[in-house]
Amino acid sequence: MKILEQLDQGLIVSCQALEGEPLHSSFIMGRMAIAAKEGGAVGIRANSVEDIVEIKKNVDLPVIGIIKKIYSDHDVFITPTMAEVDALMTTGVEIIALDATFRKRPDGKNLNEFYSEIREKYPNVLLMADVSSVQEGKNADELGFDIVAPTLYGYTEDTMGKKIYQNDYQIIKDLVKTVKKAKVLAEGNVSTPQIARAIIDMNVHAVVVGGAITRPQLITETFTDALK
Ligand SMILES: CC(=O)N[C@H](C=O)[C@@H](O)[C@H](O)[C@H](O)COP(=O)(O)O
Repeated sequence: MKILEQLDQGLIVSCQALEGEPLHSSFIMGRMAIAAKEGGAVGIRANSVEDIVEIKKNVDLPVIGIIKKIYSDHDVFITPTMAEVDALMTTGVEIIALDATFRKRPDGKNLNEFYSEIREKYPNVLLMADVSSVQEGKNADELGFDIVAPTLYGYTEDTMGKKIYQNDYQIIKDLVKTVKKAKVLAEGNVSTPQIARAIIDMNVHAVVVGGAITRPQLITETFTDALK
């Protein structure tokens, strides 16, 4: 079955723990991926070559790979340059996600140039655009990205603190309406099964959930907050 068909209407679990987080460990991310698969997930999103290699040893689900790398003086940090794309391609990931916002990129290239270079070098990998607005989603769709998601909605200067479920899910509805060819995934702050359900009914292709499943320190906080 084609990769995008495999993801259709399903749950993708983001298994990420960055340096400084309690579960920062490729071994643990590999086990998280097994748990996700046992729970019925259809795909995994993961950060770093080490984590992806370990996850791929443990599960046969399609992986959306990213490398988070901070270049000084730049806000773009999800797979910012070709160096990260090259590294991801050594892991056999099926999909590479990258920052597709209109912000300045560390290598000085615009998104259009970067996108064309990746397509030329790696014609067979699927590309996912992590965006923060409908305009960026439209642009990514027109460029030819296979997947568009509002992953960065709430995480850029213009959108800081916003959540996709606020304002009656307007960002999701607008993306679904505007994006013509790419598949729209919902990603970022899908914090309950009820939100995931509501979103899947808005004609998105699939839903990505991270922290609410794989970051126990955040899950614990939802309980301790409730007890205050
Ligand atoms: C903004 C950013 O860095 N997002 C990252 C992208 O890969 C991850 O840290 C998120 O966990 C992921 O997008 C899933 O979202 P949530 O954990 O909210 O379900």
